[in-house]
Amino acid sequence: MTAKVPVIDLLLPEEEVVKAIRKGCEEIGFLCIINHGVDPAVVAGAFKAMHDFFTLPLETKMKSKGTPAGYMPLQAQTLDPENQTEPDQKEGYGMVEEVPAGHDPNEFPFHGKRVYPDDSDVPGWREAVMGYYGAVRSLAMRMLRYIALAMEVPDADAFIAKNFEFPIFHMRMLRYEPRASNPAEGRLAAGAHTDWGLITLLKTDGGEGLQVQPRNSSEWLDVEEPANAFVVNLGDLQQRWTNDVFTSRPHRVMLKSDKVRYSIAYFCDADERALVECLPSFQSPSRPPRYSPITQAAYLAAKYEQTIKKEFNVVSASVERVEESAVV
Ligand SMILES: O=C(O)CCC(=O)C(=O)O
Ligand SMILES: [Fe+2]
Repeated sequence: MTAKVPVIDLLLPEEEVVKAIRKGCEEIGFLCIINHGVDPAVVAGAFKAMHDFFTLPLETKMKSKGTPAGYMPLQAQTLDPENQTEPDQKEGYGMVEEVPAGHDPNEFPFHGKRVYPDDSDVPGWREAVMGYYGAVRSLAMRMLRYIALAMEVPDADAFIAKNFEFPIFHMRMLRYEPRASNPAEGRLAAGAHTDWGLITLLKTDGGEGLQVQPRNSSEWLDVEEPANAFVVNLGDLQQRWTNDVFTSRPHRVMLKSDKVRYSIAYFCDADERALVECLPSFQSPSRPPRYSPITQAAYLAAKYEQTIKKEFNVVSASVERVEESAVV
């Protein structure tokens, strides 16, 4: 079965876009956006660059090893350790925001030094990938504003300035092994998970695979996207900010046949230092905050620790531990 994911045309007047986004955020937590302004040629260039890199010999790819910036080989991540018998069947390549100039890198553990493959191994890779990164970064900033308006914060610009001065934008290019998944045996291309930040802008190769579990359901539904769309899904911090009114839904990649899949996830998270706590407009005496406040960095560090093999997890050890607990 297919999920009913709302398709939102970004050429509509802002008020209508915001209203549709709010409805989608409350009902399913997944949206598709069209007429988003990212040039299809830029997208095609990034997918070609990604293909060129992932088809290199492993030892060449390992020269760029690292997380969140750089190459992460197969077997490095298990998104649903409780239910998977094998790690995710994927390899990835991460691109991050650099540590803001003049700031202490320890304050920004999820920013970092970008890693690029040698140009001689993949000519033109850097221009193509960074062209895409920049285009989607602009779209992300635009989406942040829509989301802030959808949350009806009193001053959207002030909300963004406070929480997204140096956002954690983490783009991860992904290649999934051409191997059919078998959820009953605990084998998935990507295990069931929710995303961890605010929103994710996902570009896929258009092939099957992405599934979502809607609110109040245990069913897994296929996410269908129109041509040239981005799939946008909400992350956990969005849900915490809105006291569960907006929803961060579990999703997974389930390959039904032995067909390779490529995608690019662009994770948009708040500034490491942002304290994520229930916004006043989403609480009342009868609906008190459901989660304790937590910084973006602490939340992300705990998730890295739970899902990424130790030898690939270079960031979360440096982040102060905070007990992550629901209030109710
Ligand atoms: O590749 C996909 O379609 C989904 C990827 C995803 O959900 C993730 O990496 O968080
Ligand atoms: Fe995800």
